[in-house]
Amino acid sequence: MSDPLIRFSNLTIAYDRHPAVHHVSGTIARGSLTAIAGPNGAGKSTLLKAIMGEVRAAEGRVEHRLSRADFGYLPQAAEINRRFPISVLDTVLMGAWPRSGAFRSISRQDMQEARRALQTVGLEGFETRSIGTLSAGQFQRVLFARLLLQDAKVILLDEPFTAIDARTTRDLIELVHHWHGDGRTVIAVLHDFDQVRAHFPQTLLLARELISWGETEEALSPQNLLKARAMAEAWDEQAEICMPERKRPAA
Ligand SMILES: Nc1ncnc2c1ncn2[C@@H]1O[C@H](COP(=O)(O)OP(=O)(O)OP(=O)(O)O)[C@@H](O)[C@H]1O
Repeated sequence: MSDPLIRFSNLTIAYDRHPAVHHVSGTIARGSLTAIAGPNGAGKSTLLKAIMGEVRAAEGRVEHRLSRADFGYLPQAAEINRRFPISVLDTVLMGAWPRSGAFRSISRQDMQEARRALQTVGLEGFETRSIGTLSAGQFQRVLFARLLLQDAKVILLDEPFTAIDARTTRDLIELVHHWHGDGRTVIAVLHDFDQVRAHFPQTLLLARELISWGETEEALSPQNLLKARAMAEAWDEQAEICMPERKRPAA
């Protein structure tokens, strides 16, 4: 039987009372490799942030016994400021912070591991380059090297292969399989259904509400995809979260 690591119980998350994730329940098993798929604005990134405790539940909850340091998180490219003048090696070394703290001096071992991580992602020789000078694919490799150094139990990837060339995507998918083979739990937000079908055994299909969750082929059945699309077309961005009976004001 699978070993539940993260449990959603009737999870609802709202921004300014407008629901982004609505009544989601289910569990992510330890060591599983799960894709979160769904239309734009479906709440996928919000769900990842909820797992890490970065957004608060309006209703229900996320349960696990993990701390923030147990999560390795790759944000969407759009959320990262690449103008910051920092070298490739220093960016990778930030992966050591969750275990060592930001103000501890860098050990020789951290340095060796960071260089090894850069070799693993094919960026040996890029150590002193400023991150602002890298291509999108090279920068994504740097962020994966940082995750390698972090050595987290649970890896959360938000659109890791968007706008990335085919060769880099292939190399990074190999790393994802390597993490999964190591027994880590990997959860990735993805748009490309072919990639999901080829590489992710489990899928959670979200359209603010949960459409399906389970074996990928079944979760992404034509009926489920149609349902997700219909939900997305019917969204009312101004809708309020539904309040449970007991919280509704008396008429
Ligand atoms: N910080 C925020 N403040 C207000 N609304 C937000 C915030 N973050 C997300 N939202 C809204 O919540 C909804 C879900 O957003 P989210 O980014 O989780 O969706 P997504 O499925 O990851 O979308 P995409 O595939 O386009 O990245 C959207 O309507 C979005 O505009």
